[in-house]
Formats: sequence, C-alpha cells, structure tokens
Amino acid sequence: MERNCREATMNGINVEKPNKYFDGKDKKDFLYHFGFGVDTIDIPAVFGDTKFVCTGGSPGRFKLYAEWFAKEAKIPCSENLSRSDRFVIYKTGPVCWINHGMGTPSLSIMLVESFKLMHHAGVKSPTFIRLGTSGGVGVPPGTVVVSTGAMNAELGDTYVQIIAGKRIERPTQLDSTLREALCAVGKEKNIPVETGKTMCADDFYEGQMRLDGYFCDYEEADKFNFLKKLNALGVRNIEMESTCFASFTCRAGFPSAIVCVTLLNRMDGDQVQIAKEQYIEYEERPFRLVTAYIRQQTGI
Ligand SMILES: O=P(O)(O)O[C@@H]1C[C@H](O)[C@@H](CO)O1
Ligand SMILES: O=c1cc[nH]c(=O)[nH]1
Repeated sequence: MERNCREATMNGINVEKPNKYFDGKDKKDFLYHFGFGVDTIDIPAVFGDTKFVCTGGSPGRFKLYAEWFAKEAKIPCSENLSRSDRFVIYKTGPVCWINHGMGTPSLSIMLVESFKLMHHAGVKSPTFIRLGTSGGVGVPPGTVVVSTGAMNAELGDTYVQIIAGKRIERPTQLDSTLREALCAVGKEKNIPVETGKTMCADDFYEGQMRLDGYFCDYEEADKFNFLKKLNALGVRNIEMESTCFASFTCRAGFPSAIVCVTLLNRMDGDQVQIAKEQYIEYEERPFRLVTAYIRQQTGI
C-alpha cells in the first residue's frame, strides 16, 4: 500500500532523528561542500524562514530558476550563498534553490548538508522538491512526470546504500498529498503532466540501455525489451537521483516530490538533441508548475 510521508511524519513512522554526534554543544558543525558552518554565518538569520528547498542538477539552471522566481513574485533574489564551488545556493523569500550535481553520490552530499542546514536554522518541516530532466518511457517529449515512487537499477522500489561493507535497502516513498496538489496545479496551468514511477539509473548510458554510448555489449532488441518491461511496471521516466532523494527525505520526515520534464521518448531514440529554445521551454515546465504551487501555498 502506498504510504504518505506526511502521515508517516505525523505518526512518527520511518522518521529518524538527526544524528546525535554532529550537534553537541562543543561542536561547531561545518557544512564542507557548502563552504560555511554554524560558526561562520548566522544560519538561523539567513535560512530560518525557509519553507521549500527546490533542487536539481545544474548550477546554472538553479540560478536561473531563483532569478525567475524572484522576478515573478517581485521579491529579491540573494547572491549565491554557497562559499564553495561544489554547489550553488540562492534564496528567494522562503524558497532555497540548491543544485545537486549528477547522480546519487553528489545528491546525497547535498541532501545531508541541506538537512543539517535546516536543522541548524531551526526549520521544522521543509518541503523538498526535485525539479529535473529525464528520459521518457512511452511518453512524449515535454511531458512533466510527477513521480509516484522511485525504482532502482535492479528494478526494486528501494535505495541501496553500502555501509560498513553491508548492503542496506531503504524504501523510496514520496508524499502523495503533495503529488496530487502538484498535479492539480499542472492541470490548471495546462502543463502536460503524467504520474508514474521513475527509474533511477546509476549512469546515463549503459545503465539506461542507450545505444549511443562508447560501450555497448547488448543488442537493440534488448534495449526495447527493457524499456517495454519498465513501461509495463508503471515507469514513465528515467533519471539518476530519484531513489536517494525519495529515501532521504522520507527518512528525515520531510514532504517531498519529484517533478521532471522528459527531454525525449526513449522508445524513439537515445540522443538528446533539442533546439535551444525548445530546451529552455522544456526546462521551464517543472519550474512553472512548482512555482505556481509554492506561490499558491505561501501567498507570495
Ligand atoms: O536534474 P537534472 O536535469 O540535472 O537530472 C538529470 C539526471 C542526471 O543527473 C542528468 C543527466 O543528464 O540529468
Ligand atoms: O534520458 C535522459 C535524459 C535526462 N536525464 C537522464 O538521466 N536521462
């Protein structure tokens, strides 16, 4: 049965308390990949009013999203608040825009430091939304997939971590209330929205059964059989972060959603070759949907 993370949070199910070791009175926690810590900036003053953390891979796209949001809501956009060159952090009122790089290893670092940031800022239940791009599985290019769940590369609905030499699998639930609200906004705004599972691959080429990588030791028929299998399992898009994102946010008890536009239908090809204007219009779709939802929720 599908679980709602918000309920899970309220009932205390699946929600883990922050690690006791990083927050002792004598400890001055430093967020290494953000380049600042509790000792170097006044975290509650800068981040204490955060309600939403929006994230996605590219630093340039997230700077743009923050600027677009500020312009639309007629509020100021901060400078890049990150003091490291690993990630960018922009703030527009109650919304933080932080990029996470490509793949789950990079995302996991960004999420852990964002969760610690919210903890130090005294923010109780921030909503996390991943706005990204993906390859569609049987859906037309430009479709915005709001994920019902995340599936790993072995086609299990879990996020696999190796800790102390052991394989740990954790659930990849997403918040169904948030998803439904986002879908309703998409409909209102005439944005082509679909719901379905998102497959999280470990790489862009072989892990997604592309035929255009440098290596390929399978046949074209294997690719199509795999994509058909995914489609039959309810998968509508493939990207590279969803399992970690769903698992970490649910573990922390934060409502979360994944909203990714499809750049192509993988049933029709592998190369991502889109005219610049079309690419920007596709990139804008998750932004328009999520922004409308945030503005509706916050009244800004
Ligand atoms: O959020 P983005 O668009 O960066 O995410 C997808 C998944 C991979 O990180 C990347 C591959 O092109 O795009
Ligand atoms: O096909 C695609 C497109 C974007 N991102 C992916 O991971 N795969």
